[in-house]
Amino acid sequence: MAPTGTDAETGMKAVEAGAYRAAMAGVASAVHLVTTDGPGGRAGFTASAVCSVSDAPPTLLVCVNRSSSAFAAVAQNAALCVSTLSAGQGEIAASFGGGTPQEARFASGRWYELATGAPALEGALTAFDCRIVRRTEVGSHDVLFCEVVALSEAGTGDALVYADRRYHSIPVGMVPAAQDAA
Ligand SMILES: NC(=O)C1=CN([C@@H]2O[C@H](COP(=O)(O)OP(=O)(O)OC[C@H]3O[C@@H](n4cnc5c(N)ncnc54)[C@H](O)[C@@H]3O)[C@@H](O)[C@H]2O)C=CC1
Ligand SMILES: Cc1cc2nc3c(=O)[nH]c(=O)nc-3n(C[C@H](O)[C@H](O)[C@H](O)COP(=O)(O)O)c2cc1C
Repeated sequence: MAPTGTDAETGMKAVEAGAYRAAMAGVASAVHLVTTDGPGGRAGFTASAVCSVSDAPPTLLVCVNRSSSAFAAVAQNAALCVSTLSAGQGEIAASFGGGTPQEARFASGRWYELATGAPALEGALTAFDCRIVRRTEVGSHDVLFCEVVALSEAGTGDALVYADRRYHSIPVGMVPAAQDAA
């Protein structure tokens, strides 16, 4: 029998969850609010696990923990909006980041709708309004493939970044595009 924590087939030592999270804490990421509304109710959570998949059709993926208080509403509504946060929005990121009752999360911030009825946050750098077109269970999370059906006007300002378990801001729009720099 393979020693505890070792894969029986490969003999490789399993990576412990705490070590994985510690390594991930060093990975800087953009911060988003993922929100939904519809027959399953209004709900939302803070997310860093958001990634662009394709531009034809425009598709994002969002990873949501099935134990999240927002999960049932997101799954039932099959629609969500991803609001990418700007530098001044760390407080609302913390409020949507767990522990606060769902309706209290929406008490701060000003909200508007694009196409699906999911709330988009005013002052975000951008908002991607999406229909969930596919869902796959991976470990504790569902990976949601989300077709983008509407976009907000591009916002301006610095970006909010999460790294080392803290929020930071980074300037954006300061670097000249490649063709301008030539
Ligand atoms: N992808 C996710 O589900 C994330 C969940 N969180 C949750 O927010 C809370 C605070 O997190 P931190 O202060 O950053 O400390 P932490 O030590 O729990 O997490 C460090 C890093 O590990 C990753 N991570 C944490 N929990 C994860 C999970 N369940 N699944 C996949 N990746 C995970 C994230 O990249 C996170 O920034 C924790 O409850 C954590 O579970 C935070 C970031 C991402
Ligand atoms: C910076 C940050 C990023 C997070 N990213 C994700 C994520 O991508 N997916 C996820 O399911 N939870 C993520 N979480 C955790 C959820 O925001 C939080 O667990 C969620 O609001 C559920 O908590 P609740 O059950 O109290 O509602 C993140 C938390 C923080 C603070």
